Amino acid sequence: MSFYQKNKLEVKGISKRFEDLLVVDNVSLELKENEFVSLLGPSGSGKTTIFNIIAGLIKPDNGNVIIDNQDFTGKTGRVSYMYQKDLLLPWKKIIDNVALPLIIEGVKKKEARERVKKYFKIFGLEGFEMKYPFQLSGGMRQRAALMRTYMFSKDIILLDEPFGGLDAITKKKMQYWLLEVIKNLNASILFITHDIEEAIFLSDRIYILSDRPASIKEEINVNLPKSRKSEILVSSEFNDIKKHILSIL
Ligand SMILES: Nc1ncnc2c1ncn2[C@@H]1O[C@H](COP(=O)(O)OP(=O)(O)OP(=O)(O)O)[C@@H](O)[C@H]1O
Repeated sequence: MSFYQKNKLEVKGISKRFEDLLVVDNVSLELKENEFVSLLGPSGSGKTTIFNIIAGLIKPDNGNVIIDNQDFTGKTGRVSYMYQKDLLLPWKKIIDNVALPLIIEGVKKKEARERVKKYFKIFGLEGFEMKYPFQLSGGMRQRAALMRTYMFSKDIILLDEPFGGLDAITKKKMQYWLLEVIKNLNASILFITHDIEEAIFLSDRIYILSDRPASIKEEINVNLPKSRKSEILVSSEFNDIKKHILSIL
């Protein structure tokens, strides 16, 4: 990533306590335009709480969330957010699940369907518009959930372990697919994972988080070619980064 890129999002010194439990401890991070940044850390460390704060769903005890130089601390509606296990509504067809963000905004069903239709191809779901969630594979359901997240059409997208529940092979396919799709999206992505290889493979930068309370242990620039191919996974550069991360965690 080049140094002159603009910051989309700045998280400045946020802390959060739930009663006696300090969950987030003075976390600062930034996300630049069109950047892919991962938060890598152990389960239960407070990563989701950091996302909830960025999305404005939770107010931090200290610190600020700045988006495009404006203070968005405690304000919702500025980012697209895919929760962990973001479920599709089983009684709605895929097209209506995906169109939900538009319906929420007050767009009529017919028009909402029209608007989302053209995205089915890039999300690899062409032909499945009128199916129900149970008729799709696990990977397809995840893509539909990602597509719904995309329909909130914000330029900052928070993804909380979107591939956590998938088998290793489907997960790898989804990672390649995600890299392809984001080339056309023009969005900055913040991605939570506890999978080291996934973080290296997808990211421009990685923040390594500590155990609870979450604090930032180190920031790592992933200096790998922007276009990621499978050979990268067995390259010495990839392994050096992996070894380094393992030594910190
Ligand atoms: N609303 C809340 N009230 C009380 N405790 C909470 C609340 N939300 C989260 N916690 C606690 O804060 C800690 C961090 O939770 P969080 O979900 O942020 O972690 P995480 O890193 O996302 O974990 P995982 O990867 O397992 O989802 C947990 O111990 C959790 O029990």
